[in-house]
This record gives sequence, C-alpha cells and structure tokens, in this order.
Amino acid sequence: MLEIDSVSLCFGRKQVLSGCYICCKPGEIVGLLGRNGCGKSSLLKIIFGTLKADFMHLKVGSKITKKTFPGKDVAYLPQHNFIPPFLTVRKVLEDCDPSVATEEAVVSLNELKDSRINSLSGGERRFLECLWLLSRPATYLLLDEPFSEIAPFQIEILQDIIRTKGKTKGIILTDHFYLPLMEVSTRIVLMHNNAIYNIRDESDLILYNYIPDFSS
Ligand SMILES: Nc1ncnc2c1ncn2[C@@H]1O[C@H](COP(=O)(O)OP(=O)(O)OP(=O)(O)O)[C@@H](O)[C@H]1O
Repeated sequence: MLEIDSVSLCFGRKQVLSGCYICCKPGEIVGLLGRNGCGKSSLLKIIFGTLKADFMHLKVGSKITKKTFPGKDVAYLPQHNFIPPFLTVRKVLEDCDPSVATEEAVVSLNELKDSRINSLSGGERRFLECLWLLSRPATYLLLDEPFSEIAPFQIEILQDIIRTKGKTKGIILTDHFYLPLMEVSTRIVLMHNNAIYNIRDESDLILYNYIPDFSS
C-alpha cells in the first residue's frame, strides 16, 4: 500500500493542503477529483518528491520515506510535457512496453515515427507520454491529467491500458475529464475544503459543487 497522511503545504500565507490523506493499494485505481487549485497536483508532486511539503508522513509498502523519486516503486506523469523534445517518436516507442504500445494503440502515430517530439501536436505528444509512462514497471503510477488534450477515441485506448495495469498496480489518477476518470476508477475521492471525501456517484459530485446540477 502507498499511503500519505498529515500532508501540510503552504505557499506563502496560502494554506494549500492541511492534514490531507490518500492511499492506494495494488489492484486499485483511485480517481482523484477536485476543483482547480485545490491541491491535487501538489499532492502527487509531494508523493513523488518534486515538491516538499511542510509536513507529511509517507509510506510505500512497509517503507517510510521522504520521497519516492529516485526509486523504482513509483512512476509519475506530470501535468507538463516531460519527454525531451529532440527525441523521435520511434525512439520513445522503442522504450515502451509492447503490451502498452500495441499496434492498435500506436496506429495514430505510425506516420509520425520519424518526427521529433517537438513537432507533434499537443494531443499527440501527450498520448505518447501516457504510453511511455504506463509502460514503466513501477508498482504505483501517479497520473496527472492523462486525458487532457486527448481525443475521445484515444482516451478509450488509455482507459483500457489503465484498467489492465490497474489489475496489478496501484494507480492514482487525477483529471477534470471526470466521466472517463469515473469509468476507469475502482474508487473515487474528491478533494474539497482541505478534506478528501469518498464519492459514490455523480450525485455526490453535485452535492460538493464539483459539477453543476443539470436537472435544476
Ligand atoms: N510554485 C507555486 N507557488 C505558489 N503557489 C503555487 C505554486 N504551485 C501551486 N500553487 C498554488 O497552489 C494551489 C494548488 O495548486 P495545484 O496545482 O496543486 O492545484 P490542482 O488541484 O492540481 O489544480 P488544477 O486542477 O487547476 O490543475 C493553487 O492555488 C496554486 O496557485
């Protein structure tokens, strides 16, 4: 189990996280929702180690640790582009797991194999980054907005891969495309007012004002 608790984070005088808790075990896909700026990305960065919390308690398996990077337990898809722009698509695909970069998954990239990353569209680049990250052998995957910029057909491909990986890995996934997130998650939580609430269905998201009530 990956477990982080008592997370406290301030930027200047602004308290972003206070006493925050989240956990995830292998075989679980935790969908993390929350309004813009509530601290979802910060929480994932703190788990990975690219952002230092004012206080937190992090445990991966039986190991208490200050960060998970560098290490083999956790892989992290940041919100921003991270694959070096000078690499070619072919080079990146060569470093992907064949069970992830299947023929069906990469069909949209076939004509781009000799292109450099910096010549791809935003969605093409993001999709390739997701394939690469989902290929990592880590036990836990942190995915920050994998569906952003991605066309619906490709989102379905990513959902299938996430579902397959989620059978053996623990995945924490955050995105504002809440429907694809809800479809793929085995457990959904919402960050709201510095607390984490369990979400059963869309009516809970209306209750916490994350989505509008279209019926009213
Ligand atoms: N480096 C920084 N310096 C100052 N404030 C920051 C910094 N990084 C984040 N923040 C602030 O912390 C808050 C939480 O940011 P974070 O990116 O974690 O939110 P989020 O829930 O991921 O938002 P979104 O859904 O928009 O991606 C925001 O109000 C943001 O402005």
